[in-house]
Amino acid sequence: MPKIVKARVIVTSPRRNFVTLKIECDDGTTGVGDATLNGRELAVASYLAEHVVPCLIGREAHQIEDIWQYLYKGAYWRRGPVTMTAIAAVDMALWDIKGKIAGLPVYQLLGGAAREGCMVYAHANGTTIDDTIAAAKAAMDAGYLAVRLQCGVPGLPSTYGVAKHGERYEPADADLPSESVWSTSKYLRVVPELFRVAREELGWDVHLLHDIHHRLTPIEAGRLGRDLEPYRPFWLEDATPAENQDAFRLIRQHTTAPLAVGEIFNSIWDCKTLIENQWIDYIRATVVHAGGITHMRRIAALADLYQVRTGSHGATDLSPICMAAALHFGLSIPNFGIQEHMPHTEETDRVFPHAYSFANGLMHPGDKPGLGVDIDEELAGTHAYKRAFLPVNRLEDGTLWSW
Ligand SMILES: O=C(O)C(=O)C[C@H](O)[C@H](O)CO
Ligand SMILES: [Mg+2]
Repeated sequence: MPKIVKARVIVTSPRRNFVTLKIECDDGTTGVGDATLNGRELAVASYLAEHVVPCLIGREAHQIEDIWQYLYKGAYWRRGPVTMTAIAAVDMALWDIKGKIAGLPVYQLLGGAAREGCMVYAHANGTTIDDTIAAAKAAMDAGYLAVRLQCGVPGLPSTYGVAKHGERYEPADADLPSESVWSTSKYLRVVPELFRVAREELGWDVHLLHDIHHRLTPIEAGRLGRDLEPYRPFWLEDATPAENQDAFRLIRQHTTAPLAVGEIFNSIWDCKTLIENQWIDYIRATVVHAGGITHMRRIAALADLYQVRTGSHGATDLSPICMAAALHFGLSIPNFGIQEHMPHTEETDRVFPHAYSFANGLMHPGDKPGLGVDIDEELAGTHAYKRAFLPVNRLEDGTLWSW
């Protein structure tokens, strides 16, 4: 049985910040796990270095479940994004090690491929509706079967999900949080028009998604859902903040637009009420923020009982290690729905060489033993950490609003 002899935390910033845990065993096998929590990176780095790494040394790397329980129950302070991201990093690294020692890609350890690949959705965003449609066409030409549409809101200087200078959209960019302005009434006027034009220009064979990013009240979300119903959206994401989960009952009473929630969830307990009441259709929890492959399998199993499918978060603040783990997970579970795909920059891809690939709208994790992803530590060392924050959002009168 391989024993853990070393574990180290690597913070690197190839155009954006990533935290990685690398675990080493006495037989020389290594495994990597993503530990990135956008805007709060060093909290997880410190949690791992100070409180987790010392507890790993000497443990048997194959005992993934026992180590998971040890870190979860043993901490006493359960759940929370920092704890669950740290546990996720350990979990991913241990699955990577197990796969390498078995000589199998991780999805084979999880039961094998349940589909040919994982359908992924692309991001299409633009300041105007026309720019957004052009971006969606480019994504479809590249082979994507599903596209998330976000466009600028006339009358607002900047909008969530829309890149400011024509570059790709990368959440988190400032040394201190930047501030954006929000108007629900202006937003609610533009999105139905975006979807109307999208169906006219893109046809009906492509899946169209939209992220509300927690900004509406339940009744406003119900109304937007109704307005979009004729255009058959694949989902509306984060329609309203999910702390009060009863809110989703109210949305459900007003629209049949499918709902997706969960990118900020970190535990099965965040998902339980929404899933058991069938108030959502897609659960967006991710491997990196929700306790790793081990815990995500539990969430997926619960969701499967209620015909809720997965649709994991996959923005660029989740590292290629998380993307690899998400694809092994998604390939193997029965109720995979879709996976977000926002390609990383070339700098990031160079620091994290990986075996996963995209073809015809689907992604596959590849067949290298383990997760099929690594970190080039020398290159990582050349990209120094630089503090970055997510923006905050205010109404036009200055009221702080959900972002
Ligand atoms: O990709 C998405 O759906 C997002 O909402 C992106 C998030 O704002 C981002 O990942 C936060 O770190
Ligand atoms: Mg989102």
